[in-house]
Amino acid sequence: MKRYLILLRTYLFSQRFNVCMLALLLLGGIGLELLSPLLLQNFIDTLQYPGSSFFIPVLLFFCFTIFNQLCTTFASYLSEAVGWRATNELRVDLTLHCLNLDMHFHKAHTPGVLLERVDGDIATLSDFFSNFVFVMLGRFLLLLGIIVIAFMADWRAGLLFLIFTIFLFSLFKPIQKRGVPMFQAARQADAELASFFEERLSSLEDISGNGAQPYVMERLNRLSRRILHTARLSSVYGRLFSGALEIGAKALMAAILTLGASLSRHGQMSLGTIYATFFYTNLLTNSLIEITFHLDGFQKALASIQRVTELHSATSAIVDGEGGLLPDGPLALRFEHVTFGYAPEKLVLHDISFELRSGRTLGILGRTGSGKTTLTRLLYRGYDVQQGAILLGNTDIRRTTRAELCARIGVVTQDVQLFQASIRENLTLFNPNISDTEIMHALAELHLTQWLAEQPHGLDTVLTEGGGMLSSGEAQLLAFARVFLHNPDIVILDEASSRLDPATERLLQQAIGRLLQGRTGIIIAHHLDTIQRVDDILILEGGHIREHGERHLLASDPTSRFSQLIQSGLTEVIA
Ligand SMILES: Nc1ncnc2c1ncn2[C@@H]1O[C@H](COP(=O)(O)OP(=O)(O)OP(=O)(O)O)[C@@H](O)[C@H]1O
Repeated sequence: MKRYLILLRTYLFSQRFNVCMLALLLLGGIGLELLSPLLLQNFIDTLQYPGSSFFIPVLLFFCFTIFNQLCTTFASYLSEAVGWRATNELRVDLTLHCLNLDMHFHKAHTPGVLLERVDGDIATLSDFFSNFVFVMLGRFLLLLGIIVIAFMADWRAGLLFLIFTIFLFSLFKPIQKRGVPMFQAARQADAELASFFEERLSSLEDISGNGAQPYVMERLNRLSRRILHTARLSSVYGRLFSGALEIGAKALMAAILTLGASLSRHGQMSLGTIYATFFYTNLLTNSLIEITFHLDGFQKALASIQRVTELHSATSAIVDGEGGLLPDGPLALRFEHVTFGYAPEKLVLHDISFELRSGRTLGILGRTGSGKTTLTRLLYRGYDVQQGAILLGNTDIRRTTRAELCARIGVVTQDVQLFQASIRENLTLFNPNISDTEIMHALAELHLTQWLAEQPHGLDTVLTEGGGMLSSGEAQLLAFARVFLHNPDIVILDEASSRLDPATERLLQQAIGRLLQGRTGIIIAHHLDTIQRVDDILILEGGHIREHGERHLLASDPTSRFSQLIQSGLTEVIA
């Protein structure tokens, strides 16, 4: 319960005015609902006296009903607004939290599962905020009022109401205990299906190209069967409980009518009171049915809260340092005895030590799987080293903040992420503060003005998701422009390994040259032209440094590994 209270306090506090308004409306509505049957009681009882006015109770009953409806309508508007605002805030917080989690976490949680957490679970929670908190709280207060009034009418009627309500509430806990895992399983199955679609739809080409459709469909069938099973189980369970409640309600009505009839025969209960008590029986059972109806949503919300708080309490293995220690301008970097593995028992990099002076460019060569990309990931703290240290401008990067590193380092990967949005939005990453003039300037600096002119609608050309209409070289050109706008001091570039047409290759080479001007650069090089432009060379073999030094010195030393590679056409490492 503590978790839910913390969640409520965190996300409802900022809306305290609306919450107070809502509470007042709820209390007003409840008061009117409780008073209406008393008016009817008065009406029936005074009818027996000749000359009594029945007009006023009838008018009041009608006015109460209208006011009650007005209160309920406004309250439901407010509760929806409060619910959605609270969950929107929670969604933003959770998205930011996920973005700040380390890459180990993101490897272990597929985007589909995170999508279900950040979107699916939070949509369920919106119901929790708007319905459970306000509607259920209101219904509970109404129940309390009914029991008090029933006791005031006759203690035996009050006792019947009380026993019936306590009996049902005593069932809630065990029902909830059994129900939450069922709803949790149902939502987990939904999350797996979302994850399945996300993963398979993004690799359609590979699936159809390799004839894997039957296996994919078989897996889909298995997941669908699981969803059917878990959804059926949770919905039948919910239905069983509301069915049992309805039977209990009818039993209470029968008991109240029997009690009323017997008391009235002995002159201990008026006809009006019997009618009012019967009315309250209806009100009580309707409230209980409404509570059970929302209990279904509540059980789903409990399961969602559990998963959302789990995600919220996941901490990043990358912890920010004190920050503010990096010097201005292009940064020198140093690896000191760095050892790293994605899993501690399987090391990928072994005792790596080298230095890159500020403003120079390092070309990293090595066979596939030798650890080139891993080395660059350590630099921007995608992961932290297991042993040793990485220093930027003589500062251990563990003493910097990730925001600081992001601002100082620009990364262009082979797998450039492009969005289904205009070229402008893809370049600015949706930052509206970057003007078209700045974009055009960046494109001109990278010699991409002509390339842009060839796009059908210039900056407004809409790219398909994943940049399907661009070659890998063109996608990298866009990524260069992104980095140029970002203006970092260190550029990390994992060059596109695919063969490019000569025009794109030329553009890329010009852009790389401009991008590296006045910056420290690390290039995982796949093209001879690129290798020719770097200052230093680092050759990795099986996670060890095989060779490191200035390019022209290594090239002129016939015994060096680099010159041997050049003589062999570099086919071993840049293919
Ligand atoms: N996220 C990850 N989790 C676990 N292992 C990984 C991960 N990324 C890479 N590896 C493993 O680490 C080793 C080095 O991979 P890395 O991507 O750094 O090599 P690379 O030299 O850049 O290769 P390529 O040229 O093919 O990109 C490989 O054995 C790879 O399987």
